[in-house]
Amino acid sequence: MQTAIATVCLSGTLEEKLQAIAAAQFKGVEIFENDLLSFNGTPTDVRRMVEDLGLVTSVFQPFRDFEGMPEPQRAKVFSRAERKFDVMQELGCDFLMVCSNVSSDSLGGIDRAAADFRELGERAAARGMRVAFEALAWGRHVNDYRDAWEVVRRADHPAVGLVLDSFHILARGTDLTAIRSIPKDKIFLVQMADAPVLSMDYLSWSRHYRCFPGQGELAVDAFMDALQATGFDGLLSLEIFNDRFRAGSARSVAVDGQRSLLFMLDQLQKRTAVPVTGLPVLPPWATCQGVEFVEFAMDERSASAFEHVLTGLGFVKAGTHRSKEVTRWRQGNINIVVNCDKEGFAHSFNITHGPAVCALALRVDDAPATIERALGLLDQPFQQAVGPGELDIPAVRGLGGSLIYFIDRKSGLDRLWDRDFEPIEYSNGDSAEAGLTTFDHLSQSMFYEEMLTWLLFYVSLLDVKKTPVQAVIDPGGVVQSQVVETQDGSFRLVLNASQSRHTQSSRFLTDMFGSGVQHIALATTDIFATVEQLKVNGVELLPIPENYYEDLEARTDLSEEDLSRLQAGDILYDRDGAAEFFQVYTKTLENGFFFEIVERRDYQGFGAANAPIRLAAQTRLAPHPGMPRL
Ligand SMILES: O=C(O)c1ccc(O)c(O)c1
Ligand SMILES: [Mg+2]
Repeated sequence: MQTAIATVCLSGTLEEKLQAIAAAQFKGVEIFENDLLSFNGTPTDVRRMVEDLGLVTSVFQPFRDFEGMPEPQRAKVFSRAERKFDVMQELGCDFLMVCSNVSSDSLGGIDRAAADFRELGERAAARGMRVAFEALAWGRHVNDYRDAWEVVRRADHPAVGLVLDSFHILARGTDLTAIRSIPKDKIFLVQMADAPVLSMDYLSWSRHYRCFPGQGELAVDAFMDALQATGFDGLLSLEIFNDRFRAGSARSVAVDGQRSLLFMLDQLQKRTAVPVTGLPVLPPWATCQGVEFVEFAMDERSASAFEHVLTGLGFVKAGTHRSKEVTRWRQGNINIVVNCDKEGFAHSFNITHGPAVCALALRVDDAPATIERALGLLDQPFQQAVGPGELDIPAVRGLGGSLIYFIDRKSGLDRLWDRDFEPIEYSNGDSAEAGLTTFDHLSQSMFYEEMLTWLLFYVSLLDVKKTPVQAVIDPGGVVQSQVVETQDGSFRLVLNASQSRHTQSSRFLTDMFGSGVQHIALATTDIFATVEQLKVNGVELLPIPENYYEDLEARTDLSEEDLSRLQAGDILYDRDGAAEFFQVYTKTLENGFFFEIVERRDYQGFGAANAPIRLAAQTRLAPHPGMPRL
């Protein structure tokens, strides 16, 4: 399969777009007409630029409002087409994509449209060119790929073919069966786009919310299965109109595009056991069994304050690194690593970001295979010097320049705590353990424009599912929140981003000079006992207003005793059927970071209903300078 990407996907000037496309290892490019019109140079200059970058202009598009026009407009559209063929000749492109007519002047009728395409095909063929027809979901007469196919079939010309654009087909919920019986050599182009499920007019949905396959919720896989049944092996191109992509980094969005194709096509060949020509087979999705540790990059001053918090939360110092200024803190199955070393990655991270999470370590089935898959998906590998006798734990770059380590049993990487650390023996008796058992979830705050990048990063590498995006109300604006999690819940990650500068999530980005882990939720099996112990340990919890408990009383059947226990502990509560959820928060620590403690009783969510209460409580304690005081 040949793959390509449309210039319309990316931000920047045409030159920047093409450079980003070449850097992301694409070969083919669809030049969107507006990118040519706004370019300050001739089509020949563009041709040279494309060639110098080792690219090929696979498609020029779109040619609009063509078929079914009455005279005198009909004569005009043909002369307009000839002008575009001239441009394409200069551009070195032999393929014009025509989208269905939206003009109120256009006349319906499959045969009329077919006759127009036959004539256009004749004219194109005279120049050694080809044309293909796409049904826009909002086309005036043709808005269904089956009608576009009938037009192409009746045009019956070798230079006239069909375009299948996954968005237009899936957005309308058109039945995919008919794709299977289209002869593959008449499908000249497949355009790929995913999108979130929204109820909105097709045009606005398409022009602002498309995204790369894997980032949205459309049935892209079913579309690919139907396409594969035809034996299609032609040109498959990404065509995304997305406001965030237009505001994001062209280079990183282009890499995301390549990653999404590698991921989608690899899934296709795994699902159907039919190899995709020219595509390497990736190791399977990495099975993640949870978080082995979270590492904080600290200096000595912040480390001592942080270790005081950890002690309050019931952690004990369980080991010191054999060659670095690094300690391991432990409670239940939770490991927190505090790195104060004066050299290496964590130190540089601390200099840039201040005290913050610099790495996560995930437990996987097979760490070498995970890294191989990551590299195959164009993720960035990371390596640094390893001390003698210490384990070389494979890692990739994650959010905000942080690291993700992969630890498995197979390669013996799980011996980390004995190999690299000198264990500290402690007796359980005199510790102030608070009954915390595991990492429940982590939340990462990021720039709004990079949210889809990291979503794709996680879903392509790990066997995780994503939930639909939720809008969470913060006193300073709206935060978009989306979860990726394993089926069994052993790994749960919340991605947060906001377009307002005043939300807590945006303020965190300013505080730590970049995106990162803003909060960590730790699990307990008895929230009331845990809260009691935290109070004994002197941990300050986030105060929750009385109104919240008044409302709980009104909308639940909790007993007065339960309600007063919740209120006394500043515990938030949620219920889903018979499932129950309890949450408490520490006050916000240095750099905008905080801990949450949760108890789940069969509950699968994250207490979304409580998030605005918590955000308001946090904002009250640390108002934003630019915001009115609450
Ligand atoms: O939104 C549009 O106008 C438009 C143009 C060209 C396409 O290929 C398409 O899918 C949509
Ligand atoms: Mg299209």
